[in-house]
Amino acid sequence: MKICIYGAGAIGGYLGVQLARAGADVSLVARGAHLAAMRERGLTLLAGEEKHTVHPRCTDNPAELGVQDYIIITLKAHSITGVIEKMQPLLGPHTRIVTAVNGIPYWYFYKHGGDYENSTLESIDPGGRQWREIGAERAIGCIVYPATEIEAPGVIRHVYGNNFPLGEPSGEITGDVQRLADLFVAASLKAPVLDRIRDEIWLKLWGNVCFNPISALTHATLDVICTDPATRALSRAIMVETQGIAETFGVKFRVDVERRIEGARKVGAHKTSMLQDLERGRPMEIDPLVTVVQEMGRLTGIATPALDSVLAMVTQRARIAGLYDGVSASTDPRALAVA
Ligand SMILES: NC(=O)C1=CN([C@@H]2O[C@H](COP(=O)(O)OP(=O)(O)OC[C@H]3O[C@@H](n4cnc5c(N)ncnc54)[C@H](OP(=O)(O)O)[C@@H]3O)[C@@H](O)[C@H]2O)C=CC1
Ligand SMILES: CC(C)(CO)C(=O)C(=O)O
Repeated sequence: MKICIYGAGAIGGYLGVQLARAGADVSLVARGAHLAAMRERGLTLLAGEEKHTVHPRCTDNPAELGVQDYIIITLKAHSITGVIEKMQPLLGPHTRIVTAVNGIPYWYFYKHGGDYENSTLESIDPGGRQWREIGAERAIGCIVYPATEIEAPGVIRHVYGNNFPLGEPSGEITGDVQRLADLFVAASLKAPVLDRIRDEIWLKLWGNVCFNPISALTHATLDVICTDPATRALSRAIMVETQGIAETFGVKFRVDVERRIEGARKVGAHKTSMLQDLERGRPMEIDPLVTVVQEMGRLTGIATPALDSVLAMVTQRARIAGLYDGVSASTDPRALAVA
């Protein structure tokens, strides 16, 4: 079973070490100093007191790797469109694409049913290129619950968690998704196979849509955002808007807003990935986590005034820092019309 991890940074590197330790035939696509370090010294995972180094194939040229059984995409979601062409040599008739990213994935409306079946979302998949050229029919959903960081080139620091729920867009428990889950479990990861993967996508996104932009705007950690009455109330307002949109698409939330906020508070003095990206001068994942919820609100006719305000500000913050060049609330006349 040939597995390629495309964008083997913090999360992909963690997966890569664990899969390689389990004996999987895994290749990593990466770039820059991180790639050079992995080629020279291998890829090291630091997890508590444990240290593991593996030496999988590493490249910035996917054409060297040939057709894969599974491609696990662990790029920042806004980078996916940019690699469509380079990904083509990895794709065979049976290749499955696992979207191990935060936010709404390009395949969201594949096998969704209802009025939006086969729709694409402009904020995450401009022109529907991911849907057509990577293939919605290849997709397996994946939620990323762990937190990890690139501590130095070639070195991944595990912070917490090992849970990567998986699921087919159709909800079927196919051989493909079960084989992948079995491999993850052999690699000391949790990988429950879900028959309603979209519910879990929104449960994770529920936090990202509010905590990430609020943290980038305030530089507050999760515990502070969830404790301070004003930022907690703003988070709640965005979550309520988001819940209304998701439920219109048939999503069921298994916890309520207060419990979700409490869960995030208990994570502690953690900087969200969007704040970390701002501080490190890396492009911010605004469209897959925030703009897309606004776009889905527009589709359903649900107003998102709290989200619109925060999105307008975080987009401007990111632009000023030179870390955003996407479509946003502040340039989208539909957003201005409703907000
Ligand atoms: N890290 C975490 O704790 C968590 C992350 N997530 C989600 O997981 C996803 C991945 O995040 P994360 O692992 O943190 O991101 P990283 O930026 O650490 O990893 C992505 C990697 O892909 C590389 N890359 C980007 N473009 C290319 C390219 N064209 N060719 C080859 N390599 C490329 C990046 O290199 P470069 O640095 O040069 O851009 C980087 O090393 C995101 O959606 C994130 O929101 C979810 C939960 C927690
Ligand atoms: C902080 C957390 C866990 C939820 O918002 C996250 O997923 C992120 O930082 O991107």
